[in-house]
Amino acid sequence: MRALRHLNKYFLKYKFRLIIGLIITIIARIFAIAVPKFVGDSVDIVEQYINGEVSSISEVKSGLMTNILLILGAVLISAFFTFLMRQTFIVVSRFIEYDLKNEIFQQYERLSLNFYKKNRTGDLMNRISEDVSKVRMYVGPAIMYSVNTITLFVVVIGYMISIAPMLTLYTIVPLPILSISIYKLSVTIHKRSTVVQQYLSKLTTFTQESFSGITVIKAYGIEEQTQHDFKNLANDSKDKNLDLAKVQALFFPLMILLIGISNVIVIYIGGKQFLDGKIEDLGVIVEFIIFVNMLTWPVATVGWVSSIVQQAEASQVRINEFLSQEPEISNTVTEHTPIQGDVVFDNVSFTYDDTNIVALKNVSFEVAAGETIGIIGKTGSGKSTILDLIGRLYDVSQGTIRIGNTPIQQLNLDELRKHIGYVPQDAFLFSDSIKNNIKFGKEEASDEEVIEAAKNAVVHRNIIGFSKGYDTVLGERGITLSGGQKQRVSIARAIIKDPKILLFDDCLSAVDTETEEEILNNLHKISKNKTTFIVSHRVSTAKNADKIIVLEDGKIIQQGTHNQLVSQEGYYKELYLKQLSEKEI
Ligand SMILES: Nc1ncnc2c1ncn2[C@@H]1O[C@H](COP(=O)(O)OP(=O)(O)OP(=O)(O)O)[C@@H](O)[C@H]1O
Repeated sequence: MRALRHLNKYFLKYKFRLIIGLIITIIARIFAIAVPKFVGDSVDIVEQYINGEVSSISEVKSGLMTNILLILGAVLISAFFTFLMRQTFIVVSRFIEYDLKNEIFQQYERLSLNFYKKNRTGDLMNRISEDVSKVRMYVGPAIMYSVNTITLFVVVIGYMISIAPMLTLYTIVPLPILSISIYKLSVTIHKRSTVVQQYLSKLTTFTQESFSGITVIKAYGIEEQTQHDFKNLANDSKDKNLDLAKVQALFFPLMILLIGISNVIVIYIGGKQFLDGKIEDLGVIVEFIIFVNMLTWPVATVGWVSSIVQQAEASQVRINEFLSQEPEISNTVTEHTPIQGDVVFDNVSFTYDDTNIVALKNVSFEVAAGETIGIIGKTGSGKSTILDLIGRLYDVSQGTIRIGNTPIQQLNLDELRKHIGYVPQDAFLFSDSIKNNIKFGKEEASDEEVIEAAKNAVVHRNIIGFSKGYDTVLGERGITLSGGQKQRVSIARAIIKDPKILLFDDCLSAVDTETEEEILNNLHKISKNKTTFIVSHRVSTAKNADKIIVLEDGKIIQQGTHNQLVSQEGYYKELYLKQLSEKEI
């Protein structure tokens, strides 16, 4: 139960609703136990008539009618309060579920990229959906049924003892057996449903991947093989479901069996006691039969609730494991730190934790505010890593990065990122309208600003070519943009932000050279007072930069202007000549 203590703050938050829930439950139960009493009384009236203690049939009729009305009233009131009980406890559990999901999501967003590398997406999704649902079963149904069972027990058993103590004892003897059996059954059900769940997620992942890779599947003509793999997986999943169905099918028969045993005990022992004169009225036996049936479900829930609590505990342990993680990179500076555009890399080295790949080795360079720097190098030479370090997606392993003469760690992280416009290598667009995707860079941007940014990114003409223009929805529900269009929408998103530092990570790779030229010209105009980093494989993209650095295996092997670099032997000149001849071809 240690892990579940995390939820106490939420119980405290909703304490008034929970207290009301408790009171309502008690009221509902008190009215519920009035019903067997009135039924018992009715049997007594008939018994007295049979025994000749009451001779007037009209007196019997009116007595029975009064009891029927009382039963009806008690049932209605009890049902109404039971409805309110569900409304309070279940509603509170939904509130807590909502709060907990928000807490986890907020934590996910705080955590650094390394966290996402160490944990699989499926696992992250499971904790926020599956695990939270299991915890909700504890804060909702488990607590509701526990309160219900406790109040019913205290009220019903107290009343039963007051009218027939020995019969009460015999009646409740089989109940713990019921509890334990249901508990054991619930544990098995849980184990098997976890396996079913695992198979379900395997199936989901398989189908999802097949749909995403449908082009590859069709192009390679492997539909049949995919179908075969799916069939195997679905078959295994079906077998696990059948295993689960078998134990689930035992749940109700087991309950009915144990209710039956309790009923037989009441009739047998109650009947004997009546004959021995230890019980005066037959009505008591009828009352007890109703009580036993009333108690059975709550007793069964003791077992069920114990297994819910166990599952919730296990889920909360998993949730807490993520909640307790501190982000490797966090904002430790709360005061305002103005961001200047000049960037200095001073002997920076960087190793990726998970792969131990040394991506940068003693890299040093300077870019003045408003300057443009081109970064050229072979694939895997560390270009993207430089940009990631500027945005503090990772912290340097050695050396210092200074922005405006302040080490980057001493800058307010929120402010730093607010002043960075980043266009990643794989342009990522959300399933939303093109307009909103661009406005992502600046929530409050006007339509004119969106159009202006799109024009500068040379994507405006493409957008107005779609029938819904800027309101065109992208992604699964909408149209798919070409690689080059995606890159340009992503550039528009960075431009609209009007940041101090622009980071372009090979983001013109999918556009033709003419469009590239046009974008670069526009960028040249808008990035006058911005420090711009342009990572590229193409000399044409970087050649107009104020400074170019050439990377190889994480080290700077050349730096200078385009003219300086083409006039010296080395990687840059070779690349330039190669790309020049390709262009001529
Ligand atoms: N997230 C990561 N985790 C672990 N290793 C990484 C990660 N990203 C990059 N690397 C490794 O670091 C090295 C530098 O990668 P980086 O992405 O900076 O190169 P790049 O020059 O941008 O390459 P490309 O031109 O292909 O984009 C590579 O060897 C790469 O495998």
